[in-house]
Formats: sequence, C-alpha cells, structure tokens
Amino acid sequence: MSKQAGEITLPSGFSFDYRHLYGEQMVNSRDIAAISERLAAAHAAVKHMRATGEVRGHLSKDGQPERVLFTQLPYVRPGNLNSPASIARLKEFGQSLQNNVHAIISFGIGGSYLGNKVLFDIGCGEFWNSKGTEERRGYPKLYFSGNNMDPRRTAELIEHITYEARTTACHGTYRVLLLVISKSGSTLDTMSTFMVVYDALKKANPAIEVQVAAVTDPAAGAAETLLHKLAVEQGWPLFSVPDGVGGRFSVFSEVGLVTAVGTGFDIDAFLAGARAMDEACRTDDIWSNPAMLNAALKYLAAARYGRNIEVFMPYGDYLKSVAEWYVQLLAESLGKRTDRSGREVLYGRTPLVAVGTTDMHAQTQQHQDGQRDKVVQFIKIANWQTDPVIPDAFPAAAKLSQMAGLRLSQALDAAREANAEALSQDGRFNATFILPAMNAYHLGELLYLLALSVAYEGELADVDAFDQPGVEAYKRLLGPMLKQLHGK
Ligand SMILES: O=P(O)(O)OC[C@H]1O[C@](O)(CO)[C@@H](O)[C@@H]1O
Repeated sequence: MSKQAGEITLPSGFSFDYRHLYGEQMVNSRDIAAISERLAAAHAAVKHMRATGEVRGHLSKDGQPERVLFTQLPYVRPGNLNSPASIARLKEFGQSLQNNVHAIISFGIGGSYLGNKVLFDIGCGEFWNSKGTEERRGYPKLYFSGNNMDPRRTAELIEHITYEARTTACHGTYRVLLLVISKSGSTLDTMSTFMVVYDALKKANPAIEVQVAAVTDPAAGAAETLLHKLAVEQGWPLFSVPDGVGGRFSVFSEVGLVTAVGTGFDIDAFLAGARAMDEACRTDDIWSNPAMLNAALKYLAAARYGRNIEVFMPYGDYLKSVAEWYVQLLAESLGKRTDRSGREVLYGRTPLVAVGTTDMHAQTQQHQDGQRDKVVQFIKIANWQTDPVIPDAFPAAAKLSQMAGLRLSQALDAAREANAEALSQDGRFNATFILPAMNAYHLGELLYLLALSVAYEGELADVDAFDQPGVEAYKRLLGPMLKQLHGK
C-alpha cells in the first residue's frame, strides 16, 4: 500500500486518485475532521458486519432481522458461502458445457443480470458470439434475456437461436442451456421471458435440446421459491443465491460465477481481487482504506457541497456495464426515504452512466457548464492488452498526420485527463479509479471496493444500505393490474 497526497495505491497497482475531490474549495480536512467520530463508528460497524453479518436496523423484505454476508464471498473456505467444494462444482459445471452446449441464455434482471453482464463484457467482449468454437475454446455462445420484457427482442432471440440450430454444423443436436437466475424465484421479467423462450425452443424445428439450470434462494419449506420447487420437480441443476446476499452484491456468489464459468472466465482471480480489496479495507486509517475514503468523500461532497449526482464514467466501451451495475448498487443501496430511526431524510446520490470518450461528445457539456451538483467518477485502464498505434495513413492531411504515432490508449487517456483537468479548473468534483489492466483480478478489486463503499456510506448517512422497500410500491400496483388483464 502506498499513499501519496491525493492517491491510495494497493500493492497490485490498483489506485484511487482523489486529487480533484479533496483539497481547498473541495471536500477538505476540516470536513473529514468534523465527521471523525462518525467515521470511526462506521468503520466499527463495517468490521462488526464482516465478523457477524449483523447490520444495525437491517430487516428483510418480510420485516425480519437479516444478516449481510457479502463480505464473506471473496474468502473460499470450507463452511463459507463460497467453499472449495462449491467452487469445484462450479468449475465442473463450466467444463461440462465446453464442447457440449452451443449456447447459453442467461435469464435475470437487476442483481441477477447486471454483474453477469460485466463479467461477460470483460471476459468475452462484444464479438464473442461471432467467434468460431475454437476461438471460444469450446465454450458456448452467451446471450442475455429476462432483463426486460421486450417483445421484439425476445422474439428475435428465439428466431436467432433457431437459425443457429438450423445452420450450425454440429453433427447432431443443437444444445441450449437456459440459465434462470432469480433470488426470489418469481420475478415477472425473468420468469415470463424464460417461459416464452423455453416453450418456443422446445417446439423448434429442427429439434433443439433444451437444458435448464436454476440459480435461486435455496430455502426449503414455507420459504421455498417457486423456481426452486420447479427445479427440484424437473431435476434441473441448482445453484444458490445464499441468504444474506442481496442481488446487487451477488456478483461474487454463484449468481455471477455460474454464468462466468460458462465462458471460461477466471473466477479464482476475480475472487482473489475482491479478497485483496477487502484486506486493504480493514484498516481504520481512512487515508489507506479506499472504500472508507471513497464513501466519506462522496458523502461529504453531497452533504456539504450539494453534489447529489454521481456520474460514473469509465474510459472504455467494455466498462459501460460496470457503470450500469453501479447504478443499481448505488440507487437501491442508498436511495432511501428514511434513516434507520424512521426520520424522513430522502437520501442518496442519483447515479448516471457515461462512457469516455463517447459521452464527452454528449454529456460533458452539462458536466462542465450545468449545475454544480455532480461528482464525476472516472475509471482509467493503465495498460491495454492490445493497443493499436495510429498510422500515418494520409500523410498529406496535416491534421490527421498529427495524430499518427500515438497509441489509441494514449489518446484515450489524454482525453480523460483533459476532461478531469477542465472540470477541476472550474471547481467541479471528480476522481479516478485506476486499474493496471482490464482483467478478472482488477475487476474483482473494483467491484468489491464499490460494494464496500456503499456499506460505509450507509453507516455515515444512517440509512439501511441493504434493503429496497421503494421497489415494492409499484409491485403492489402491478400484481392486481396483471390480474385484471386476464379478464380482458
Ligand atoms: O433476483 P430476483 O429476485 O429476480 O430480483 C431481481 C432484482 O429485482 C429487485 O428485487 C428489485 O428491482 C432487485 O433488488 C433485484 O436485483
């Protein structure tokens, strides 16, 4: 761990650069000093959560005290939620799909989708499904569904899979795995699209072999989920969203890992990165603890300076889904009407997705000249595995010739730095997470840092970061509306 003014760097090279968020005219040492007791209490509460799973005031959807266990997930130990046996079973499952199943369709929404999409984007990239089997090392193609109920896309997905079955030279049966992920086991979006696709593929001509695996709450008895019951009845392989792991923290559990093993993603490195971050965040020294510091700076930026919007702006296309994952994490964790004593506080920063450099040509105007209500959180990748040099393709065109010789990553990072500097020169808060490379390990560090940050901020703001009562309001209206539709 190294600390320079305005930066924390872990031994892996992962770094949090907060120079444009902390200093005079920004969040400053007086602000931090003013909440020092709360910071100490927040740290003690996070430590207690890690040791026992207890979080003061946290209740489940049914109003029962519920433990919070996501901090256990990076540690693969006998008896833990991720154990050597469960990880071995996951890997075997992944290998069983290799050179066997042609396509996986992963059904899920919210926490049962967003993290999986991140792992897919980082591990496989945009063109995975267009690659040949050899390039995919025999792993299946991977599609997502259930993250909406879009009639056109769902129909086109069925059409596409049946086309693939017709045209793929597979010397035999075309095999598809439908991976149904839902903690509650009955989410409308996930289950409706699953049934549409399941039914259509079962009836496809030529015949498609449809396999199903389910990921859901493993509870038995009265608490058994509909999906669990169905899986047991049908004999589908079952994986768990363990008790105490909410959807938005479940990327480190079998929810994220099961989709990941289907494409050969390095889940060991991913969990090792999360573990390293957890270890780095055990210190009570805020200047060495990236999660505590990130939470404190963002909390103070909102409370003292009105920065109530967080623009999450990675530089790189495949990181867009990280921003989308973060939107759910921040919105559901911290967007809360009341504090833990029931007082109305209407808390939470509004998260926004932006991608550099794309959104410098769309949103940056607003970030630079609009209301001073934002913190822009950048992500920089320090070393790109492949990094084309801009060629001098048209030497006669002087303006183009000036670009020549630079690597794309140099241009990309110069653009990020210019953006950060321009914002900062006008007193607009921003910070940067620097990942040495875009890989499973550093992704584990980043996602875990963000998850732990919201736990700290929940303590600082005294809100329950682990419930989501607001999403029940529309669900109470939707149920009767759907029933009425049956009568029409
Ligand atoms: O995994 P499930 O139970 O289908 O829920 C999906 C998502 O729906 C929510 O409950 C509400 O949007 C999220 O918290 C959750 O990630």
